[in-house]
Amino acid sequence: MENRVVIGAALLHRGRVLAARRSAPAETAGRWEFPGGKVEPGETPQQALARELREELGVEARALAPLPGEWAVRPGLVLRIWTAELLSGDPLPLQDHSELRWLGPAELDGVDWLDHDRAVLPEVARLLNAS
Ligand SMILES: Nc1nc2c([nH]c(=O)n2[C@H]2C[C@H](O)[C@@H](COP(=O)(O)OP(=O)(O)OP(=O)(O)O)O2)c(=O)[nH]1
Repeated sequence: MENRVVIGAALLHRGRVLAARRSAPAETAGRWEFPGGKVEPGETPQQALARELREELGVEARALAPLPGEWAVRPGLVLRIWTAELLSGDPLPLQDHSELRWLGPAELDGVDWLDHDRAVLPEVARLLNAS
C-alpha cells in the first residue's frame, strides 16, 4: 500500500510555536500536537499545510521547511513536521482542537504532546531560540 503523509505544522511566530489540543478521537483527545492533517491526492505538502491551517485555525500560513525525521503513525500513514510562518489571521480552534497555546522555547515541555511530536521539540526550541 502506498504511504499517505500527514503534515504537522510547527507554526513559528514572534519567538513562539503554536500547540493545539486534540478534541478527538478518544485515544488522542486531550493530547497536544502540531495542527495539520493528511496530504490529499494531487496536493503538495505545502498546499496541504496551508489548507489544513485555513480549515482548522482560520489563518493563512506558508510552509517553510521540513524538520528532520518521519514517523509511522500507523501502517500506511507517515507523519512529517514542517516549520511554517503565519501570514495573516489569529488562530482559533475552529476544527479538531479544543484549545490552542503559543509556547516559547522554555514552555515546550509544559504540555502533553503526542509521542512522535516530542522528537522534534529540541529542534523547534533551537529554532525559537535562534529567532
Ligand atoms: N495533525 C497531526 N497529526 C498528528 C501529529 N502527530 C501525530 O502523531 N499525529 C497523528 C494523529 C492522527 O492519527 C494522524 C493525523 O490525523 P488527522 O486527524 O490530523 O488528519 P486529518 O485531519 O487529515 O484526518 P481525516 O479526518 O481526514 O481522517 O497523525 C501532529 O503533530 N499533527
